[in-house]
Amino acid sequence: MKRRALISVSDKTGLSDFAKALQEADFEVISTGGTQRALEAAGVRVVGISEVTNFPEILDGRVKTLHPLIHGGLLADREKEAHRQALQEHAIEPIDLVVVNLYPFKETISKEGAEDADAIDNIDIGGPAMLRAAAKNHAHAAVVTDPEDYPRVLEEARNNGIRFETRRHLAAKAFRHTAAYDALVAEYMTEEAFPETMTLTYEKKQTLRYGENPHQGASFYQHPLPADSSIAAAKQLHGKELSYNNINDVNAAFALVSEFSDTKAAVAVKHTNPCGVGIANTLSAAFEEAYAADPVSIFGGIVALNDTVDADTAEQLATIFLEVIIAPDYSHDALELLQKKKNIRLLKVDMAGGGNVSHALTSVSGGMLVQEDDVKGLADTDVKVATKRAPTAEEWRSLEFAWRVVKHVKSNAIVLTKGSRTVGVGAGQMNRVGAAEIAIAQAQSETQGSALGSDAFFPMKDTVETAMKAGVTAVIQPGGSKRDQESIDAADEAGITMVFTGMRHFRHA
Ligand SMILES: NC(=O)c1ncn([C@@H]2O[C@H](COP(=O)(O)O)[C@@H](O)[C@H]2O)c1NC=O
Repeated sequence: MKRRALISVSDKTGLSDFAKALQEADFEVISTGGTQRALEAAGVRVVGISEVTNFPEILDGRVKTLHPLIHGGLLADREKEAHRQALQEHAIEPIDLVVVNLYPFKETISKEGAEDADAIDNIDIGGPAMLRAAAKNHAHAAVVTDPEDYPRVLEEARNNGIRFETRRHLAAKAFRHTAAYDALVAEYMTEEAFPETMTLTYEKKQTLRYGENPHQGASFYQHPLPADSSIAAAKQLHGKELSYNNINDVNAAFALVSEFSDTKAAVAVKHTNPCGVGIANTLSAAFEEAYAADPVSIFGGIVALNDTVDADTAEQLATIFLEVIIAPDYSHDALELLQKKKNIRLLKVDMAGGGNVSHALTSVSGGMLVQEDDVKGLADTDVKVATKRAPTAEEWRSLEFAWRVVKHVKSNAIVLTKGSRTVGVGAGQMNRVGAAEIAIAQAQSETQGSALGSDAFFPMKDTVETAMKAGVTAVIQPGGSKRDQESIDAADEAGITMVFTGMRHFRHA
């Protein structure tokens, strides 16, 4: 008996050659309107869907393959006598191969000014129904959703028939295809931030050589429609493939440098924590500050810059070993210069959107924590001076700077700033005074006259006392501890000015 293939595709890549070859392999080809026209134009003999169903395509194509003569042929378990009888009784012929890809919903909603009515029209119903039916019945039918699978399917179809392993593999792929499709439709229509089920979909962008360590497998998945201002949309202009750790670090550096839309900024990151941050009127001066902040840790680090890299900045960058540079663009000369360095990776990304994510996800065993991204800054807080002495204008600048940086440092976090650079960063400590001690030790003599930012409140006065001994003159912290008064008194005694933001910036992952 002739085998039957039902082909109904929106993406017509490689279609004619595939259908021709199926026909040569003795398949009868059944198709829906547009696919039929494309195939006939390419010289393929096609049985129209309406000839099989004895029913016209109606409602602008909303109903064309949704018919028992199609779905009976897709779903019949040929091992079962009752199913065989039902096919005979209703004159249904089995279908052996389904080739379907769906209405371009993603492409439709990604168009500028896309209309909701257009999006709704592009929700495919008949296609997923056929894919799911054939995938369920993969014991008998093969289902193809991806033109990349045409050669393998063809080769097997020409020889001993499509193997069970292949059909099973294709069935799982078809269910992933429809699930991903529906997830995007659901995301498009969902208004709640935390709905009763979280049906996210991501597409593989890149298989990574390994994960955080060489014994861990890893891949980079991206949202189907990543924002222009995102790591997933960044363009690599030069250098080796990005590693898992590179991507993670670049993400951290990008988020931090995006805090400084009002000035030129340079950020150096190691293991997702900033080791140096500089701000200035020119990019090269900002990088100079970031470098001077910690000339040791920057080695092998990731640098993010928030403006076009010019030749001056490139020259400075080229003097040290860096893993990755990320910037909104590079001048011709800067690119030429940096491309001479074989081991550096250069990324270009639109920084206008700030690299925020709509949801921050953290996997835990058996589940996932989901939270909104921490997008708030000092402007969203009600800053209050807690001490007798208010900060000077210069101290306010340093405090604000410290507050922007400390938000991006792993908790417990203390950041010391002076003028336009960080001078000490204490990251990821189990107690706050320990983080302060690390920042102070790193800053050495630069602690004199510096400002201190803390991501969360001081549970006791020891951090203020430590800061005082080191010569810190200004402190910014959320406040809110039961023992705030002890810290305020200690600050007043030392002549330190301290401001409370009322908002903390814990960062654990
Ligand atoms: N309604 C139906 O019965 C139906 N059957 C198949 N489709 C889709 O129609 C598209 C192909 O249409 P055409 O061959 O007319 O270009 C495919 O993306 C296929 O998934 C349908 N359309 C959407 O729901």
